[in-house]
Amino acid sequence: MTLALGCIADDYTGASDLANMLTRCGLRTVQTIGVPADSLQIPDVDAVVISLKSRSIEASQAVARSREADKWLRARGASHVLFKICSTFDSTDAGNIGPVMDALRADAGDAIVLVTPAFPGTGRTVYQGNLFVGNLPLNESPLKDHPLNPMHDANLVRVLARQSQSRVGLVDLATVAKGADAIRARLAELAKHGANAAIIDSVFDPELETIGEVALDHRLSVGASGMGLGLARGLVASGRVTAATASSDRKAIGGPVACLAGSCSQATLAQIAQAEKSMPVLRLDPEKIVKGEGETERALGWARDHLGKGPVLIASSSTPDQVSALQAKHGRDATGHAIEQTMAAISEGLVAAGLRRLVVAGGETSGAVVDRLGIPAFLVGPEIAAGVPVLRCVGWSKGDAVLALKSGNFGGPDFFNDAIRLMP
Ligand SMILES: Nc1ncnc2c1ncn2[C@@H]1O[C@H](COP(=O)(O)OP(=O)(O)OP(=O)(O)O)[C@@H](O)[C@H]1O
Ligand SMILES: O=C(O)[C@@H](O)C(=O)CO
Repeated sequence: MTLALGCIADDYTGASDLANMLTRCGLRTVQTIGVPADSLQIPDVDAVVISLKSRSIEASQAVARSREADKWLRARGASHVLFKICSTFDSTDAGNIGPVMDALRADAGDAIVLVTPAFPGTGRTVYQGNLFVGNLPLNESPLKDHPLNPMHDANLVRVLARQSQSRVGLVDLATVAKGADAIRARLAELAKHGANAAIIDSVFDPELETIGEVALDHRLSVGASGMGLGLARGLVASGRVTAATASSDRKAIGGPVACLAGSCSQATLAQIAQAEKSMPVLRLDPEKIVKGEGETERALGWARDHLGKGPVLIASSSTPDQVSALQAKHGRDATGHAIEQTMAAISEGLVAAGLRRLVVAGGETSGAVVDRLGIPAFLVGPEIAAGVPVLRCVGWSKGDAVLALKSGNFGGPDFFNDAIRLMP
């Protein structure tokens, strides 16, 4: 297998978002969980997206894991690697976007790396280096209340410079609009003045195609699924990849289906409220989870009573005020970890009871669940919503199963029912 494109994603839902985009753009793609073991049989594909859980861990560990993934991809012929970050640039002043980018750029030997989280399909655009979520600057969007990495600055040149050793420049929209050669000239100018990274503006998909074409001159790029779109279309347009059509394999799995929500994003809170109108919803008590007071057993008992009758949803999610209050009492990391591990334990209990269709909301939550279930890889199926595909397990010891891993902010109001409809 010679890969046309290698990708390293800093969380699992982000990885499936990217794998979905690459597949829709004609690249045969597999998503692996961590660096694949030698024993994993990977089908012949154009792109591999290695999912890490490195967004919110200590920076040096994120760097080490990303470098290991990069080595695996390069050894399989990937001449270009995309480091997939969140379209809302989720990070802190300690990292991990900057430190991972610095290390991968040094390994790749590139003078400068293009960076953009733009993903117009989900309303993420970058103008004059400022990231917008819909019509709001990042720091006024719901991301200001994120439980793990609240975002308080929309200016990505500043945000990235604070967490990186690199000098960071800007390629503005006016330059992007002039085309690939103007971008190349601007990058050369920035590099001459000592910049090693450049935030690049993008508002619409055609700009991302131009950006992808230029990015392919380099060995590394950093971005979200918009950058994935640009790279994939660039690979197809240049003839390096022959476009494939997305698989239409929809073999039914059957049996019970459950949803788990650990995301506290505004979008997920609204989706849970909507689901309450059509399926039984169990709201876990986050305080009891953190104190270790038997919420897993309660959830599994409740699920046993309801699963035979139709889909169910189990949620830990609460409002920003409630999240802050709980974190103030027990600490941010301890709270997040306890809740993630409870969701993982619930998923394990559901699978032990025979469940093979599972929808999970939240990146960290999905990471904890998929790790606990020991699923090694996924193939991309139909698209449920922008950035969220149905995933079919590959090489799982428990056999065939389908999952959907939803980034917190993604999906329409009736996301849980939308997902279930596409997971027969
Ligand atoms: N009620 C709660 N109070 C405090 N923290 C919570 C609560 N429910 C869930 N959490 C924690 O909040 C974090 C949510 O992160 P997660 O990545 O799962 O969702 P998200 O950030 O909305 O999704 P994404 O990263 O895909 O945008 C997790 O660590 C989770 O355990
Ligand atoms: O880019 C995005 O917004 C998502 O794929 C994601 O990474 C959210 O966790």
